[in-house]
Amino acid sequence: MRYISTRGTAPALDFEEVLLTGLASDGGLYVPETLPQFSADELSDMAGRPYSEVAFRVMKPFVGDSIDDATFRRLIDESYATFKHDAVVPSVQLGPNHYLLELFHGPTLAFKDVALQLLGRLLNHFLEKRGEKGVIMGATSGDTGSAAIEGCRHSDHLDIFILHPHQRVSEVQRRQMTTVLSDNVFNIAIEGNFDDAQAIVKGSFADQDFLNGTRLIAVNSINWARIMAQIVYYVYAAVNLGAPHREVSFTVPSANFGNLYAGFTASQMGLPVKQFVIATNANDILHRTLADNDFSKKALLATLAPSMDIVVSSNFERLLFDAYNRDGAQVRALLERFQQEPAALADAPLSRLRERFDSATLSDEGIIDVIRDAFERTGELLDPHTATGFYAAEAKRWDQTTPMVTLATAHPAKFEDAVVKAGFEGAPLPPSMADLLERDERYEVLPAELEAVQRFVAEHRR
Ligand SMILES: Cc1ncc(COP(=O)(O)O)c(C=O)c1O
Ligand SMILES: N[C@@H](CCOP(=O)(O)O)C(=O)O
Repeated sequence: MRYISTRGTAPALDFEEVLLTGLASDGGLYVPETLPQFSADELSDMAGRPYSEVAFRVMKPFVGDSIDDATFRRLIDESYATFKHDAVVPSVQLGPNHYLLELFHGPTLAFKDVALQLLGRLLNHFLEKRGEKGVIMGATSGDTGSAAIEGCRHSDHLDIFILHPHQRVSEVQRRQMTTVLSDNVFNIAIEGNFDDAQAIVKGSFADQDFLNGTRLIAVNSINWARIMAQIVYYVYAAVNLGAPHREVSFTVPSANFGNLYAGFTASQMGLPVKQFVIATNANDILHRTLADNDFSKKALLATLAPSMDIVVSSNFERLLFDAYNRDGAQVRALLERFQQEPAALADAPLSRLRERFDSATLSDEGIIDVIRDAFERTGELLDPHTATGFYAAEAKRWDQTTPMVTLATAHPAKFEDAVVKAGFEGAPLPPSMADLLERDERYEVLPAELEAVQRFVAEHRR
């Protein structure tokens, strides 16, 4: 399998190289040159299989021969043994033909664990094989950070630097990161927002001199391996609801768009998906683009669903690449325009997207109402991100006969603020985190400046 850049000019790489890098050298994101295709028989045969088996079958074509089957299976098994539910990502039924896919049973209680448990093990495997060390730089609006730390901290080959927006993540999210006091883990609170943090990380990939030749590795969903591991749960959920003999629809709380892009990729590989619904909080650029062709930046708002407080959505670039029939030059031109001024998609790519996607946005007041209403009607206490999905799924589904799967992206215990505002006492943390609020913390507050962060990384890496 070869991987090419969405901007069309960077050299093609193999899986190992793509895993161990970040942005492509032309500023684009890597995607497979051609996607593997599932036959109907292959899909049918995955129904009822354990999650790890489905994961191996779905991901094997992406890794090719870069890793032997026995080792790959072991890393997959170890990754999903850390989840607290035997089904790894169980479903519950919310209403007629409406299902909730619970992606939060991993060690840090958000969907990020699904990919980052495996990513950490894959990185360790390849760096060990090469006898190399790597520096991870990641930006988080709250969930990727702890999942990356949890997935990578046991590797002697990795130093991990995670940037979060100072005072803009929940207390539980911050503590899940800052109470990990391992020598190779460094948390940086940026005096800015998530977009600032992500821009610093991307800027560091563009200019890596500050690392004097040490490899810089991405754990955000710019890393293709994140997308690859997330494709699995779409397949797992759909085949257990009757695919390929029956179409399935998905609603996804979205921001940096890695989650939904994984689902879209699954559909491009032959999974019969009728509709994707993009759910956003008040940071609604994805919704505005799809509904009104308004691809313009607005000031980033702090909302009750802080993990989706993102304006510049990395993986939307991958979707645009497909919508523009993989024309990297057009994608580059559009994204350069977007950085400077309000932009719009051309008619044909926008129509292509509207054939498969719908979208909805939910304000903070709406999130509070939906958490309350969903609990009354279903008995499920939703986290504020999942609440945007629950709302969008009900508001925008095209038909009632196709099963709708709403992705539950985080556990409500991470977001006490929203849950309490909705009239609940809060959800208890699991026993392993019962003393989280008493643990010692360590983090550095830095200005949102590339040089200040690079200096900190250069001085502290081991
Ligand atoms: C809990 C939660 N829900 C939804 C999202 C949005 O996912 P994505 O960025 O993949 O669109 C995130 C993070 O981005 C998140 O942490
Ligand atoms: N919501 C994310 C933001 C980063 O997204 P990623 O999927 O690109 O890592 C977070 O919680 O950090």
